[in-house]
Amino acid sequence: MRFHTRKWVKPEDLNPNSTLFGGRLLAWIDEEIALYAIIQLESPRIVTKHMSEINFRASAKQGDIVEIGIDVVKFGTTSLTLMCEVRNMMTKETIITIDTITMVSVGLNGKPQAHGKTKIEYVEDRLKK
Ligand SMILES: CC(=O)SCCNC(=O)CCNC(=O)[C@H](O)C(C)(C)COP(=O)(O)OP(=O)(O)OC[C@H]1O[C@@H](n2cnc3c(N)ncnc32)[C@H](O)[C@@H]1OP(=O)(O)O
Repeated sequence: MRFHTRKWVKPEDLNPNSTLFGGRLLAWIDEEIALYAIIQLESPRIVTKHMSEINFRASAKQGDIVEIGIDVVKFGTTSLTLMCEVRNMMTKETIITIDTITMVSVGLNGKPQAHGKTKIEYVEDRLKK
């Protein structure tokens, strides 16, 4: 799994219990996954279709740094299924794992559209073309 992004937990990210607000973390994950899918599928029209069970296993507090990791589970015809793990870099604990997040490529009409991709591509390789 590649960990692409780190986030610094700030006061505005906390819940009333003074730990990282779950909704904030899910928003970070959704954006990170969407960016990953947009880059992989080379289309700006990607929507989140489905997330498997979300299990908060640990938390983070103000000042902690969390990192978001993503891996590809499978390329479908119109979809890309990813998995995600978020770790607390201070405590080394896993905060959350999501086994499958399915993103769907849509056309201008908002309906699923085949993306034509079958494997991970690295941006550096595209630049060499
Ligand atoms: C980044 C964001 O925040 S986006 C905002 C939040 N998301 C949204 O607003 C999306 C709202 N949903 C929709 O517009 C529609 O449901 C769509 C366009 C995503 C999909 O339309 P559907 O008619 O359900 O699609 P359809 O049944 O043809 O399936 C499309 C793909 O999704 C997959 N899929 C559909 N339902 C599920 C599901 N419950 N779980 C996993 N994958 C699914 C299908 O297997 C298919 O993949 P494939 O083509 O690779 O085989």
